[in-house]
Amino acid sequence: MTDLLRTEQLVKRFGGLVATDHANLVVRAGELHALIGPNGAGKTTLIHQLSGALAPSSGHIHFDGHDITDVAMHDRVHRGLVRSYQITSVFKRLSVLDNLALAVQSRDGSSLRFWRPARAERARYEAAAGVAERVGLGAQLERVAGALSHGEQRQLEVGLALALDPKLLLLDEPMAGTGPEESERMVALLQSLRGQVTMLLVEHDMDAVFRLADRISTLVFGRIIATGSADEIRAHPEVKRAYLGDDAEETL
Ligand SMILES: Nc1ncnc2c1ncn2[C@@H]1O[C@H](COP(=O)(O)OP(=O)(O)OP(=O)(O)O)[C@@H](O)[C@H]1O
Repeated sequence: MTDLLRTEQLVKRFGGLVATDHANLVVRAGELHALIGPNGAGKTTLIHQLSGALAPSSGHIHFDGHDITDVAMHDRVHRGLVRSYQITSVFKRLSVLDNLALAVQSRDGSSLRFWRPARAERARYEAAAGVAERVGLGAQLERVAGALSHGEQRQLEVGLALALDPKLLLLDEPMAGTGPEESERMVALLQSLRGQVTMLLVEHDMDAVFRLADRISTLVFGRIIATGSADEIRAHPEVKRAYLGDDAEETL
């Protein structure tokens, strides 16, 4: 498998605090890679540097064969590096279909320019309906987004990111605030996307992480201390110590 994303000695300092400490993260093409770590380990800070929302203090980010460390956020999206949006970016008064059509438009704005407007619009709505189907909202096309359940809104967020046709989807806590049934639906959705898109998942729900991930990287105090399969991470002494303390008898 080839590396789709690679960070090289990435560092982010906030004043005296080193939030990302020479992190070397590798996401291979096609895998579902999870990033875990205790509270304050630096997961969000790392994701923000990958999406381009935060500039690293030093180090490099390579994506799809290019050094993108200095590439602007919107340019990263065009290159296929897309972060799932937070709920605030869903237009709550628009329908599921309109929300997705707007996302498709932002991707295809230029490629459909030469089509007649009516045809371009039809193509966008067809693409949007296809994305709704992929994220399990095919039966809710006309529903106003604000009337969806919390879990369905998270499915729509994943859809908004998918509509941009990503090579790598950065998923920032897609199960946060969802109940058990909704979490289960999100797990099934991410399972169904496996093989279609490479994913980097930050998630506190360890049960979901260990079921879904092909590989897991563990971040502690801004450093990647281990990368491996679920079994390798479960058995890793440093990971156990980071999560459970020195006298940990339990397993993850
Ligand atoms: N803008 C900022 N300015 C100063 N310090 C920050 C800033 N953002 C994050 N930090 C600090 O950087 C460290 C890493 O925070 P970050 O939010 O990335 O961790 P996290 O692993 O995502 O945590 P959680 O699991 O609780 O969401 C923390 O000590 C945090 O207080």
